[in-house]
Amino acid sequence: MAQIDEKLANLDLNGLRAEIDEIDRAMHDLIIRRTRVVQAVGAFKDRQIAQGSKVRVPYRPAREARIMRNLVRSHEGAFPKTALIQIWRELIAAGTRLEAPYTVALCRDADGQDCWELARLNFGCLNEIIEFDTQLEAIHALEEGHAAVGVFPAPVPGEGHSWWPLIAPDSAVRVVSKLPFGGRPVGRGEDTEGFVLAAIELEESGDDRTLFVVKVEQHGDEASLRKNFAKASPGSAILGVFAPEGESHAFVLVDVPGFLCNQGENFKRTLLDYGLKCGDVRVLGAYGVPIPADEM
Ligand SMILES: C=C(O[C@@H]1C=C(C(=O)O)C=C[C@H]1O)C(=O)O
Repeated sequence: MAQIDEKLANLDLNGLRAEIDEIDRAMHDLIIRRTRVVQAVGAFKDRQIAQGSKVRVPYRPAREARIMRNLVRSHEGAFPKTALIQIWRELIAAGTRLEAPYTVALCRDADGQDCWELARLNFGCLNEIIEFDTQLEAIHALEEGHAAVGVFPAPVPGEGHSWWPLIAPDSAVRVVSKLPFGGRPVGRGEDTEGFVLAAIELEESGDDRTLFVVKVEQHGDEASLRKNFAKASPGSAILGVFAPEGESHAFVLVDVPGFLCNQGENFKRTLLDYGLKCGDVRVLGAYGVPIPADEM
């Protein structure tokens, strides 16, 4: 490294720019080569897609999470990791768009907050972002294949009205990723967090969390509910409670460490063992844990 720095220190401006031109050519050639491979992946997925499937979504967030974590892990030098991630976001988003149309659905939460910046940064400059008037319309767009992915504001604990109770138990739409995944934008959108929804299979990224919707008999207040869940499922967090009007039960959205998509029954048994009166437990989704801020 010291040798390279010494060589650069001895070059004049033209010499330095010639170095940059050579590097740019090599990077550009690699982008062209990478794109051919991504197109071949698209053709491969086409051959795999079940006949008659309504939605064709090429997005694979677990694979993307692995790529991003490897990038950050192996990075060195002065170039900021957040910007490094952003380069790959554009590469991946533009390439995925070649595999199949790739529209992004948005909707606002009760406070009027949306995830436009997160959506643009994660899904790149080319993919169309459609803002729906209601959360239900956005979810239907994902179910019907009018949009490939949706970015919805992360539920704020304690706030009643959120999108997650609108996803029917038999819907193919799931939570598949959490944003921002690595690094935050500066300025507008820097505090926003969102979940990505899509009608795709859930896959493990190597470090994941699972979202369960648990039906509970509503005994006591939210604080004791939180305490009981924390005891039964260490590391879990309640993201929301939805109590349908005039009913005695409630639905609780719990965010649990691990990839537990086939573990709904086990999770329910654990909750029952800890005295939580729960009924149906269903998986709302799973997501790769975003890269912690102190690793960026
Ligand atoms: C190429 C693929 O499709 C998409 C594009 C990716 C990429 O450009 O690396 C990664 C995951 C998918 O979202 C793939 O599934 O590997």
